[in-house]
Amino acid sequence: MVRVYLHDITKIFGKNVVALDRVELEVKSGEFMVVMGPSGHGKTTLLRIVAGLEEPTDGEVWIGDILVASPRRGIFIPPKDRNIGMVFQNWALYPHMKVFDNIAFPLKLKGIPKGEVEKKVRGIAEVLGITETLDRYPRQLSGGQQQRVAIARALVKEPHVLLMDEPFSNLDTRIRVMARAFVKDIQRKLGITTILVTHDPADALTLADRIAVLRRGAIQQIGPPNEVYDRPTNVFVANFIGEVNLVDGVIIGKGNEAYFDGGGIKIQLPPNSNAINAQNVILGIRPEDVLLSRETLSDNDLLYAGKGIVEISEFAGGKFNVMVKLQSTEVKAVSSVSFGIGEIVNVYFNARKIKVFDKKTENLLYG
Ligand SMILES: Nc1ncnc2c1ncn2[C@@H]1O[C@H](COP(=O)(O)OP(=O)(O)OP(=O)(O)O)[C@@H](O)[C@H]1O
Repeated sequence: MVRVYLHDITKIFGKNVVALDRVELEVKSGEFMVVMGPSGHGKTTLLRIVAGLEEPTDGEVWIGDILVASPRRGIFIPPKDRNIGMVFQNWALYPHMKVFDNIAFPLKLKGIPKGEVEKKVRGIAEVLGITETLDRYPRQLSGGQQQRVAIARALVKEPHVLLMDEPFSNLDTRIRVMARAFVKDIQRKLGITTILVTHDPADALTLADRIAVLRRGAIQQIGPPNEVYDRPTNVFVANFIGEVNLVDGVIIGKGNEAYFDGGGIKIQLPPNSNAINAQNVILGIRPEDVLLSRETLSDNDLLYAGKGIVEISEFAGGKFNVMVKLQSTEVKAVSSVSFGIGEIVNVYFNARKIKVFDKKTENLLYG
């Protein structure tokens, strides 16, 4: 397998649409990298640049030891010579061809002998569990099966790199969970270097060895899922990868005696928070890190945020999504116990999980 390295990649469409802004991204050999970001923030462009369907405006693209694109050096290797398999958002199966011919198509383009094509198509169909569909047309398959055919077609050439653009977006929620598990399993089995782009945090959190978060064409953070979730570099990443309560406020005091004060909430920050007196900040706490209790609790890991009134309590299968009004702030919490609307509860934040961002830069200061 090979690594993929994007060095200082910029892509400008027309005069001034900056789709990618100095992207630096190394995908290690055999790694599953998920690139995530909102719609229109450059994900597809990044994939197309790796595939060779788009030329970068500046920077270098390396696949293994081969420099496949470098405008400065006048290098551009076309897609057919990059040994890449690609799965598109709509799977792009040929409707008039049977599954066998859909999968065989890239091999026939390469002029591979018939016997060999037969062997390879049957081999990959076996791996993907779609042997019984080979004689059908795409319209005769379920969404999950169609997706497998698209993956089989991408993998049949034994590419060095697999690129997937929102491969689950056409699947309903239940199949999506199975399809994700399937893709992860295949990727592990084959050990193929993979880049998948998505706007869905669940894809990123469940599939990635590492996640790269894109915002307006610029990488915000690259790291394993738990790190991006627990230590987001800024408010944008924190918000994008999951739900987070954000409260504007100011630091009062410093060192062991530093408080966050904002939205009517005053909490003592942990001693190692490096808080600077009078700094304007945003406090971040994820709903699952907010604890609601009828009793008073004393635990060093819990920061008391005050008494709140329960405004909403929704059953969400084994847990409750609760909205609590805490002074002038509404705080979302996930609770294992049910509370009544209007009930007064003690609200605690998990001290190990609170995040403090600088108000101006929105970068993480502590957390
Ligand atoms: N061929 C093109 N010509 C001009 N502008 C383009 C072209 N392709 C993409 N763009 C612009 O580049 C930016 C990034 O687009 P891109 O398709 O990479 O985003 P994306 O994150 O993949 O979005 P989505 O999730 O909606 O597919 C957008 O502003 C888009 O309008």
